Amino acid sequence: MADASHGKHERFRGDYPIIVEGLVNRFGTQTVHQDLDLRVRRGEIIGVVGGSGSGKSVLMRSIIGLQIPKEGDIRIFDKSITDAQPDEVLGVRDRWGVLFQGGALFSTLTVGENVEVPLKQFYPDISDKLRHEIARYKVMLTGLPEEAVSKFPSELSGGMKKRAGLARALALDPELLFLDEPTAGLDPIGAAAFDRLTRELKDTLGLTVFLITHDLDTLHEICDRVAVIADKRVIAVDTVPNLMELDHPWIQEYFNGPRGRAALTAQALDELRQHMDMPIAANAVKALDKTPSGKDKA
Ligand SMILES: Nc1ncnc2c1ncn2[C@@H]1O[C@H](COP(=O)(O)OP(=O)(O)OP(=O)(O)O)[C@@H](O)[C@H]1O
Repeated sequence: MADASHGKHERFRGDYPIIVEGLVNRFGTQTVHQDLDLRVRRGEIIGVVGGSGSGKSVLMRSIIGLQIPKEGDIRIFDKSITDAQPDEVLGVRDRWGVLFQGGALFSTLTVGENVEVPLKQFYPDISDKLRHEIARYKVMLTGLPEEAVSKFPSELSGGMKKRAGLARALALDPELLFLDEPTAGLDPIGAAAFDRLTRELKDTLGLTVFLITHDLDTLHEICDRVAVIADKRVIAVDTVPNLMELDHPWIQEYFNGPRGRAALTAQALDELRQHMDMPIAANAVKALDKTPSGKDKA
């Protein structure tokens, strides 16, 4: 499937690497999306939230070409993937990486071999030695120890599996990174560490990140904007503070309910702790620490 043109593209310099317009997805009589629009800005981490079954994963699958929409247009790097021929689609497919829920690692391959899979697919001509080297580098980039390269997924903790999945998603130096509930199943400390890693990688590698999550801490800590899916479409895209001002029942319940407030308090504490030399911050931390918040997960 790969051809000689791979690797020759320029990085995308436009404002919106992902544009979804008038998207309709239906399964039988069930309409999941009706006239859904979304524009993702280059260089942002966009969080995607919505109730269970609201169509977050179907949206992601539509954008990466795994779900053929009934109607609508999806443009990646200004190329329509909904009209495109398979080969044209392939021309953008090596420019994104995906971390599916649960990591989706091949259990019979080591971590290093898992990372090598997309390299073999898209760059079949590179030497074994170089491919092993690239895989090793990607594994270490995600904060895993070097020994993890030769381990099998079953030998890794949940958090390590996510990092290994992330290493594979980064194998081709993508411009877009899709993460489907990356912190689900991690303990709060592991989740916070994964959030930091996502932010650092985004900043260092200049990624645009599409991140499906239920994790309010993640939304508060690392998302530049959040898209809310309800009523079969994206009803709002904005920063968390701006979304909290909106008068929509689901948004109010989600962001201003007890868990939303707890996440907000946790974030405020994190920020204040960076200014403990200032008495006003130190006093505020003392007061806030007494409120029952912590790293409560959604
Ligand atoms: N291949 C499919 N065939 C039939 N129905 C599907 C298919 N994929 C998704 N659906 C349905 O589409 C709806 C949206 O599913 P989706 O997985 O996108 O929800 P979600 O917002 O990601 O939910 P959750 O937060 O629970 O993961 C659900 O009702 C689901 O059952």
